[in-house]
Amino acid sequence: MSQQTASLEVRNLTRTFGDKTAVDDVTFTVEPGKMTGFVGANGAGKTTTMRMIMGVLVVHGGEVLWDGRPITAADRARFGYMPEERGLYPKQGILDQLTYLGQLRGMTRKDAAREATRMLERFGLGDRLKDKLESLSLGNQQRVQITASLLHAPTALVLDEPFSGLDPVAVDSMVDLLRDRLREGVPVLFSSHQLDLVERLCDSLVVLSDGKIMAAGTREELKSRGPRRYRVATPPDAGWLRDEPGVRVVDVDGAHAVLELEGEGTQARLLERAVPRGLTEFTPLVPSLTDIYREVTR
Ligand SMILES: Nc1ncnc2c1ncn2[C@@H]1O[C@H](COP(=O)(O)OP(=O)(O)OP(=O)(O)O)[C@@H](O)[C@H]1O
Repeated sequence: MSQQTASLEVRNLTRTFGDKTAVDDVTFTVEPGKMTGFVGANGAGKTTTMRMIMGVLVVHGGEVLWDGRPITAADRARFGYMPEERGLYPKQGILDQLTYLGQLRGMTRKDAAREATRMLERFGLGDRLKDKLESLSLGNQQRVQITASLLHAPTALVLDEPFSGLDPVAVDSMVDLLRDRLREGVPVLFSSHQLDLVERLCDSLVVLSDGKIMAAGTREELKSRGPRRYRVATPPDAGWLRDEPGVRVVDVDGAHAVLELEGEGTQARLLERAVPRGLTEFTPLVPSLTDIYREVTR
């Protein structure tokens, strides 16, 4: 397959329910071949945003763009979507319904059955093809749901909590499948409450709080924003740092302190003052995405 170059963009997207603005002027881009984590507390507006991207909910303001132009129903039909409410039938055999879904998305019956079988085998479900969905464990049902969204070689993926309820092995096999798509240039947007997973998996992050964007960008962009933190040690006591201009002490524990520095030249001046006091450590601390998330949603 040739490399895709289309990106998925939402611009000034807005949605209200009665008096409540669930999504408020939200703008971000999911770049081709990038895994973008969509995070925020319960009720932040992630599902509502994804539903508007997929055309399941009407947009009240703003727009969704695919490849730089307003998205169409035909574009959406080629996307893979894993809705929050999932959507497969519990009482139907898993291969049958995946084959049917593949056909709905334009595959031949034979291709859909072959691809579904290949993916289910990869998930260790090769011997369950004829079983009803409801007879599988929740984690295995989740594997079938993700298979449904990936079956037709989608051009973009919009996945609402795809990893919830999965054990680490299942997460890894799902991530393997997603990486195949990412390599082809497919943009992937996934929501998650599991910040450790987001940290491990995503290239970019969109943080939503109460319907508004708190931060959006690549891992590097987000990490270079905000105050820089340093770990400093001057045995036996780092308490003197509290009185230094331009220094905000985040934590002191005996000889060790964590600091944020403000203003031009503060770092050089501080080093000059710290060396005669027996400086043994001066290390920049790179924030994790989890730190960034906590900072922007504080
Ligand atoms: N159909 C609806 N009718 C009324 N209010 C709604 C509807 N759908 C969502 N909301 C409200 O919109 C806000 C955003 O909800 P949404 O489900 O998008 O959040 P979320 O970030 O996906 O949350 P979670 O992580 O819990 O799934 C919430 O206050 C929710 O109660």
